[in-house]
Amino acid sequence: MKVKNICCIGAGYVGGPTMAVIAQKCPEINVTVVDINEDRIAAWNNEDVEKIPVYEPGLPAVVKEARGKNLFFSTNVDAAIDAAELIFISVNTPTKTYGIGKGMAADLKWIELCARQIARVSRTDKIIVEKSTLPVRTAAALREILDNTGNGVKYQILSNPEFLAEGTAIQDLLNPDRVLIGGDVQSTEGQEAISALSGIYEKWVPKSKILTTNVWSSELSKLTANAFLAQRVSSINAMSELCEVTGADVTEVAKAIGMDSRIGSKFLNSSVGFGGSCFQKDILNLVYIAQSFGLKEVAEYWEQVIIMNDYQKKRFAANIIQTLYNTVSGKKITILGWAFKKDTNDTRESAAIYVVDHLLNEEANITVYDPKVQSEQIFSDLDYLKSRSKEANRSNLKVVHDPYEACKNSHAIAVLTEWEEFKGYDWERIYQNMLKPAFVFDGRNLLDIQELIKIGFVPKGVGKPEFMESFAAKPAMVG
Ligand SMILES: NC(=O)c1ccc[n+]([C@@H]2O[C@H](COP(=O)([O-])OP(=O)(O)OC[C@H]3O[C@@H](n4cnc5c(N)ncnc54)[C@H](O)[C@@H]3O)[C@@H](O)[C@H]2O)c1
Ligand SMILES: O=c1ccn([C@@H]2O[C@H](COP(=O)(O)OP(=O)(O)O[C@H]3O[C@H](CO)[C@@H](O)[C@H](O)[C@H]3O)[C@@H](O)[C@H]2O)c(=O)[nH]1
Repeated sequence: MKVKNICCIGAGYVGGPTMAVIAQKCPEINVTVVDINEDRIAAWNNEDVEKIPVYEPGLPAVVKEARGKNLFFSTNVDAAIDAAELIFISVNTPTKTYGIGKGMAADLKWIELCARQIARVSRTDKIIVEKSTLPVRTAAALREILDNTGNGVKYQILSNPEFLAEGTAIQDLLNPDRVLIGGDVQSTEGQEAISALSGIYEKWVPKSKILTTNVWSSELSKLTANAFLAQRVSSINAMSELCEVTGADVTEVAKAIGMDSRIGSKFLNSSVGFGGSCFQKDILNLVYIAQSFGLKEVAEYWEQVIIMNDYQKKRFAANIIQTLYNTVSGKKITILGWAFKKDTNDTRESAAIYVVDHLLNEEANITVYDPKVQSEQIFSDLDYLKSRSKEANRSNLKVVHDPYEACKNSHAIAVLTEWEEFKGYDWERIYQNMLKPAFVFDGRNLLDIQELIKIGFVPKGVGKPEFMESFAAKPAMVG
């Protein structure tokens, strides 16, 4: 089948960048990204490409090249479905906040709505591509909805999970480690659908990197990949606490183990805890699936990754309180970075939200600076937790657009996102304007601790020994 028109339902962090790259690489295909969120679509259509709703390095240039030629953003979902031979479903699949599976299972409400809309509107055969991250066997539910309309339209359902990471989305899309396509490999129609989708990626991805599996393997591989990645972060974070109490340095430990080619050096940065819209949601979903099949040990094994991550965030906040003489009440604490990682304006599940919530419970006065996150977003992240009134959040937290202003007169600074610009600040100037002792809690091990000490700061990294003690000073074995 020759694909001439693609529709993507969902103009979010995945749908937008992914379709922009497909449109750029396949100028002969019309790509229409649709969404029910009118503001979002309007932002994607903003004449100034720097004002599109997703901040992602390199994305404005790609959008500029394709938008209006073969890349379109629209709220007319029906028209785009009708015109397309291939439809990506890239809508949100957050953790359920109600009913059975609350707090664990993926909420597939939006996926089902898409399927019903496709079933209602379609008049010609279509390939439906699961781009959203979904529980294994979701394709079976989609098939049931689509095949029960009785209008004779034939559907092929493919799973094509997305592995891009925010902040590096364009590079990840242009040069993916692999593209995974799950489909009905047994039937001719299934194979045709797989090669139609593969043909799109082959425009820029080497065929050797395009992997075909059955649908269930593809769906489950996405959850597995995220579980393995998050597990590495929780594993190194577990070691960080052991480092702090023994005098080992987690960066040195990570380097030493990472040089073992079986372990590998990536994704071993100890931190204040992982955030983002995916890791927690996908692991909870995995745990829920394992539980529903009665696999208690499997579920408990993966749940520990989340438990460790929650602990790391709490531990970080508790360390600030303890270091500030067991009280932060009325003290100004400056937060550098609110996004869940650098180079994105996304704050979903950012560790900063939970650390600050904890500090606000202790009556701290918080000032936040983030180069890309809007103040309304910061307040709405805190309001969502419902820990206190909206008014209390606004009176105890200030968002400031100048980092030096943010740090002025503060008792402590906490670095919660690894934005590059933090490294280049005039830390001498920041020190002069802070209360002494000037504490810096580096939740990303981003800053040069030795430099900070030279200036006069009292810095604390994650998994960093507080002072180098002699080998003989403490007994090596405990108890
Ligand atoms: N964010 C990431 O880095 C990332 C990476 C890989 C996979 N994923 C997965 O991709 C999916 C989408 O993630 P996202 O971060 O882009 O989410 P998002 O919330 O940024 O975007 C989803 C969009 O879908 C729209 N939508 C929901 N229901 C709709 C409907 N019925 N019709 C039209 N539009 C609808 C929403 O309005 C929203 O704009 C999720 O399943 C996620 O787990 C995300
Ligand atoms: O060594 C590390 C690596 C990451 N993180 C943190 O882990 C979180 C997630 O980071 P990252 O994985 O880089 O970003 P995401 O955009 O969440 O991407 C993950 O989630 C996506 C959504 O499913 C997948 O597509 C990607 O492959 C997967 O990396 C962030 O808070 C990071 O700061 C660490 O603390 N230490």
